[in-house]
Amino acid sequence: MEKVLHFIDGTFCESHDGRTFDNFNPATGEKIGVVAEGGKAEIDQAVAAARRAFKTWGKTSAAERAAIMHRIADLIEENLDELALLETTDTGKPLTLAKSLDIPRSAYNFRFFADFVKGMSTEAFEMEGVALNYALRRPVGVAGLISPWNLPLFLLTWKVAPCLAAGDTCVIKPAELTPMTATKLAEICQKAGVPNGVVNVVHGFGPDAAGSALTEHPDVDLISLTGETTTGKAVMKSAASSLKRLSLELGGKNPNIVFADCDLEDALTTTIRSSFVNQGEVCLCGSRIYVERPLYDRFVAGLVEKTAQLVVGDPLDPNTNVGALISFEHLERVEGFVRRAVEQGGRILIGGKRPEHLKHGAFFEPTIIGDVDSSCEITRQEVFGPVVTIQPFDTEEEVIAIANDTNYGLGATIWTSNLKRAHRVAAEIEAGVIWVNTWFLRDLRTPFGGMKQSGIGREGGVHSFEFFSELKNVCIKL
Ligand SMILES: NC(=O)c1ccc[n+]([C@@H]2O[C@H](COP(=O)([O-])OP(=O)(O)OC[C@H]3O[C@@H](n4cnc5c(N)ncnc54)[C@H](O)[C@@H]3O)[C@@H](O)[C@H]2O)c1
Ligand SMILES: O=C/C=C/C=C(\O)C(=O)O
Repeated sequence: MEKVLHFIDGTFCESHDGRTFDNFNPATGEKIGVVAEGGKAEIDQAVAAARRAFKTWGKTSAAERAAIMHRIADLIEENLDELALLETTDTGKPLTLAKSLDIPRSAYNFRFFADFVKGMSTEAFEMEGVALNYALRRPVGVAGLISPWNLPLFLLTWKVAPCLAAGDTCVIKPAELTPMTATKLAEICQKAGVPNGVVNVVHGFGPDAAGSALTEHPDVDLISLTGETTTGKAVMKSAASSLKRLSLELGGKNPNIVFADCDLEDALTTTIRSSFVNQGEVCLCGSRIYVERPLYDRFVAGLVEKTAQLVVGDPLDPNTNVGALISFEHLERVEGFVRRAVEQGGRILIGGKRPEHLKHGAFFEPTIIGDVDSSCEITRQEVFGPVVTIQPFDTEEEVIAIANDTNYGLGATIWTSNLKRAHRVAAEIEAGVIWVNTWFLRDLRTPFGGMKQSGIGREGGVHSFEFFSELKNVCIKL
């Protein structure tokens, strides 16, 4: 049985005390391996290695770093089949999705930041006849990179790539439920020529464990976390003592606003994806659907019909659209949300239960719930599963108000063929990432991140470099 190890200072290793935890495939319920369980000792060792490595890595040229990063991307692409299978076994997501989204995007994260760093410029201000100011960009130091389980390698590389491009070194703490591709990435980094200590991986849990040991560590300069809002709050607290720079990509409860003048077929097809892709376990999923009243009945009928066609099942079967949730524990959480939604007056339009023939795994039917309002728990809290609510609305002002009536502010989608309305509504919605007539279409140069309790800071393009590097101004008297 596979043992997933830490990677510290260029060596794959167990924990000092030999501790491990079990790893399960949520689609079968089977134990698939054991994972080295790190704690403070392993984090200390990894941070020390990253600090030593920073002395030289931080001085390499952007071109050298970019060349290594392109080799990492090449190796990810060469190992696509193996990486996709590891991701599917760990998460329960369809293999077709891991092959078409998770792994290709992971390779692209490295290519994108490798190319981007070579074209970076800084600012200069001339005080005519008096002085010339220019800014120099420098790496910060050691970064703690903490990733979630839903898009394990995709979201981890979204942090590792800009970190390496900027000249920082890192200690990675992958989600405990999905450790496998992080250790595989370490292997790839080593093969690609990343020097020892530049990338370290320590497996383990979050609170009072490897995660908090990393966020509390006095010699870690930056923490980039993608995870739940409650985790973001805990991390912020523990990082305060050493005043670490933080990037927090947190949860969402994203509105999907459908106006009656939209292209119905397009809106329906994409809404199926924005509701249920990756079992709804994407922070950007449009979990609150609002439809303008004249279109409401037709939209609901169309959405229910398309949802009924989704194949829930074996993630390895190429016909599967919806795989297993991340764990049985999460499945019970999702079921609890649905049960309470019904208790609060919600009506299940389709789904709402575990499929009869798939009880061996953590499967849940794609679910649409109507007859809810903004007072229901289901419209306020992030479910992070294949569950959406749907409500009618009458006016633009009304839907803007309901869409914004949330503590979250990550994403939003607007469906309309009225260009002026699209601009108007986009300007009013309180979310960091807004799509009009599309969803999850990503240009990695654009700012990505959440407002309100969905996070702090932006990633992508120059914004990632703002986080992973220091700017210092040089003022020269003329
Ligand atoms: N905004 C985004 O870009 C984005 C992207 C993906 C997922 N998410 C969010 O992530 C959540 C799902 O992922 P998850 O369940 O893995 O999140 P999580 O917050 O439970 O865990 C994320 C990571 O943080 C670690 N962690 C937990 N508590 C910690 C602590 N006290 N100190 C240090 N580390 C700690 C975990 O071990 C894990 O590696 C959802 O809320 C989802 O919306 C956000
Ligand atoms: O589950 C969350 C998805 C996040 C996506 C990104 O961070 C991205 O596309 O860069």
